[in-house]
Amino acid sequence: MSDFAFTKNALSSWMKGEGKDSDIVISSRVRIARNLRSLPFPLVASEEQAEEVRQAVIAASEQAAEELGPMQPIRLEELNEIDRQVLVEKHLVSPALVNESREAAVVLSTDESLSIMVNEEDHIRIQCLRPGFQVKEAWERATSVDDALEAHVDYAFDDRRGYLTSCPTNVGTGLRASVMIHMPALVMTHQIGRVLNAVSQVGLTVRGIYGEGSEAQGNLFQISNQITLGQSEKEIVDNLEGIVAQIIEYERQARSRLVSESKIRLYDRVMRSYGILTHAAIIDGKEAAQRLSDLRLGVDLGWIEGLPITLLNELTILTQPNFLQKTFGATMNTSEKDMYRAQLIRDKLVKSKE
Ligand SMILES: Nc1ncnc2c1ncn2[C@@H]1O[C@H](COP(=O)(O)OP(=O)(O)OP(=O)(O)O)[C@@H](O)[C@H]1O
Repeated sequence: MSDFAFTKNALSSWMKGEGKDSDIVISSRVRIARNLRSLPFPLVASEEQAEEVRQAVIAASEQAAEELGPMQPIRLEELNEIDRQVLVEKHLVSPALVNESREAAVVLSTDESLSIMVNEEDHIRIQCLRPGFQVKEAWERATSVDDALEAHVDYAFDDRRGYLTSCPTNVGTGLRASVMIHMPALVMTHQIGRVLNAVSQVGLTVRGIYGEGSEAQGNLFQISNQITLGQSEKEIVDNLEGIVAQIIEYERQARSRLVSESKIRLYDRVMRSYGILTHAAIIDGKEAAQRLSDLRLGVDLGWIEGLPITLLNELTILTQPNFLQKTFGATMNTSEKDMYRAQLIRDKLVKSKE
């Protein structure tokens, strides 16, 4: 198996920080889509043209080294299938880059908070991640990376439409801002449908934890802007921040209500999950995500002490099917994964109490 630094640890160093409202918001992301003026979009580019894009973007990132900091270019064909999927499981690239792109690459920062994806749906997708609720901070970083690259490549830009992108939904700013948010109390109190419905009526979209087309796991949802045209980048970021702040407040209220109205039931649920996670011999991915969500809530409510939230973040990634195989250095069938997943969770949780 390949030896890239990102395969060594489940927890990216940017994920170790806590960030604002980190009891509810796991992480914030901003991605900016850009294309080179002189070459066709990836979907219609020839192999040679796509390779030309790849070389130009990698060269630009090297020329901008001073502004970007330490970065490593990774051509996806250098990785085996498990390592490619590990990049996705750690949220370092989108599933589309790994599964659908040709002549694809990612230029990855050493702390894994910045990824420049090459030849995904657009020539360039700049992604910045931050722990907790820090959309503005992620946006500021993404913008500075965008400026640094633009000094070395010529972007496709139209005075009236803004930045041109492969999909019309991204034309304009090319910016998608999002948060990954943990909303167990809104799910338990059956208010989540109403909240998600309201969110979609104000120009935001709700996705699962691996983005477009993926499912919500363990009460984790991804909320992002739907519109990129007709709004400035600042308006998009401010709008998302304002609405997410309200959702955080709803989740806090739902937690308080659950604690005041059915504390013993909730406590029982959290502790049962703790018991299962520390003793089960077999656990599938869906159950693990659900039980880890209960545990996260228990930690947030102060019912479980000495268990760092960063360990729960780490377990969320470690227990994904490809990272699991990476950790144990073996290809596994589904039953084996369920067994090794249970063993890994047990070991990590027990060790954290020592
Ligand atoms: N707030 C976030 N924290 C961590 N990872 C995120 C967050 N938001 C999105 N991601 C990751 O980014 C990847 C891409 O997500 P998504 O498909 O929603 O965006 P996109 O590819 O930029 O959008 P588009 O559909 O417009 O091309 C997913 O793998 C997801 O895990």
